[in-house]
Amino acid sequence: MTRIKCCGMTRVEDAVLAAELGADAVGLIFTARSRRRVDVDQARAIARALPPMVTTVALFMDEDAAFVDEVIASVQPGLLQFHGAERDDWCAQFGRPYLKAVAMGEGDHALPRLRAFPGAAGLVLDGHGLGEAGGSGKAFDWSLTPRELARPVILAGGLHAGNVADAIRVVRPWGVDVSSGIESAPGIKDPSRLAAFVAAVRAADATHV
Ligand SMILES: O=C(O)c1ccccc1NCC(=O)[C@H](O)[C@H](O)COP(=O)(O)O
Repeated sequence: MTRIKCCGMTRVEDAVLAAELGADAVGLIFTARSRRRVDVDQARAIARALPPMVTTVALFMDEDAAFVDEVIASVQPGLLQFHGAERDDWCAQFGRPYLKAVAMGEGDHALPRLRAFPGAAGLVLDGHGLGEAGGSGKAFDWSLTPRELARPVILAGGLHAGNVADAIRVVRPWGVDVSSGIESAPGIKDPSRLAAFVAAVRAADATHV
């Protein structure tokens, strides 16, 4: 079964709906570089509203360690996600499981970075260029994804209900991560796009067993 992470949540009702529809994780973005940024109070309200067994993912991009610690203490996320130039040992200092995003926008040139995070719980392969923010809605060439990677792959970048089945067929990822493909505006999730996305993933799982 392909795990589903819905990222860039800013409203309690969107996060709860995602969980009810079957999302396994919701992402809360703390970097100032995002149009989907939440503050700690908003994030805590969203995290507390989620039912059990849905993971809260706290996402950072080159923030100070002290700020990451503050978010961990207030929000108690189940997973951290680092989206910037953070190194593996820096990500590991918080003693929490983490995902590391790798920008796949440069094609082949990105491949060495996929081996640089042995401590990560998983790698988020995203479609934007190096140094750029996520949530871009850009897909990358999925066929570049190596078959054998030491860490589980979470496929991201430009996914939506209309292309996620193809993406799953080509990459066979552990999970998929979506933001703009389920939105009506940045940070505002669209219930029908969200439902269609989850249904498309589950249909792909049933087809590609
Ligand atoms: O979504 C953002 O605004 C964002 C900004 C800065 C760093 C990361 C960000 N998002 C990370 C995610 O996990 C997104 O879900 C991922 O990039 C996929 O986004 P999309 O292409 O819009 O589906």
